[in-house]
Amino acid sequence: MASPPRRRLIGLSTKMYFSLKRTHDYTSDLLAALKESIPADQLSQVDVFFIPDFIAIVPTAQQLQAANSAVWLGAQDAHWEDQGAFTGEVSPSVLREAGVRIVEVGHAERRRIFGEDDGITARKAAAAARNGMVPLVCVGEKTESDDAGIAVDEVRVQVDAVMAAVPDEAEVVLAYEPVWAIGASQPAGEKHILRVVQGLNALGSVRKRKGPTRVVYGGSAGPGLFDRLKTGVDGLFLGRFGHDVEQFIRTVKEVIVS
Ligand SMILES: O=C[C@H](O)COP(=O)(O)O
Repeated sequence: MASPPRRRLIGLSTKMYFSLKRTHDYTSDLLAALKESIPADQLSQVDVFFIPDFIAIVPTAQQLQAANSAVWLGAQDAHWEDQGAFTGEVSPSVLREAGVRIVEVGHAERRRIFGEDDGITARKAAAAARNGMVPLVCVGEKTESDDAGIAVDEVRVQVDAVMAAVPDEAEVVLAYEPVWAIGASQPAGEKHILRVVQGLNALGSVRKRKGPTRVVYGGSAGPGLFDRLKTGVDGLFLGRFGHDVEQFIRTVKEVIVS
């Protein structure tokens, strides 16, 4: 028997691209556009998340709260401990206190530039879940190949490490982001994405979980993509191609109606 479709999810991370003012203006424009151009009954069918940089989290939370918005506030990372002598780090419990609902862990840039491995990513995912937030776990193969099986083998190790650390009932979102498709001119091909995501959903560590697990695609995602992924992917995670509010809204609409 086919499983029922899962609630879709779409979001954006500003990485380190925006000034404080730009994040403020983007948030205002986004909230206005969501209200004006998407009927409330349609918008309520999807989860939308927005992940600014750490400094912008508190003012963004205030903007979302003032607008009584259902948009999920996200963080781009979190430490694995809640408090202590960890100079320069950001506590997951403080993020929760600030209104964060989803925490990105294991992004390819964290892994490549900051040396974070599967063990660290797993501890961070567990810390997010422990503090009542949803870990948004980024996984993906490093090298482009036509063979989706090779990608699934590489990604399996990343996923298994996280699933072993996160409580079985906790909600998890996996962001499948092939490393070679991040910061590129176009996303990975739809056949490849669909095959890898199918392989990911079939992993024992994913299939046997009690808690909800959704899988979104990221890596040069933007308008025009989701219609080609709708049969097998639960949503999208945007970077650069969501920097323009209109483009992001167009993509949100596509995720709702496709
Ligand atoms: O966090 C988002 C992803 O890394 C995708 O970024 P990008 O769309 O700019 O390639």
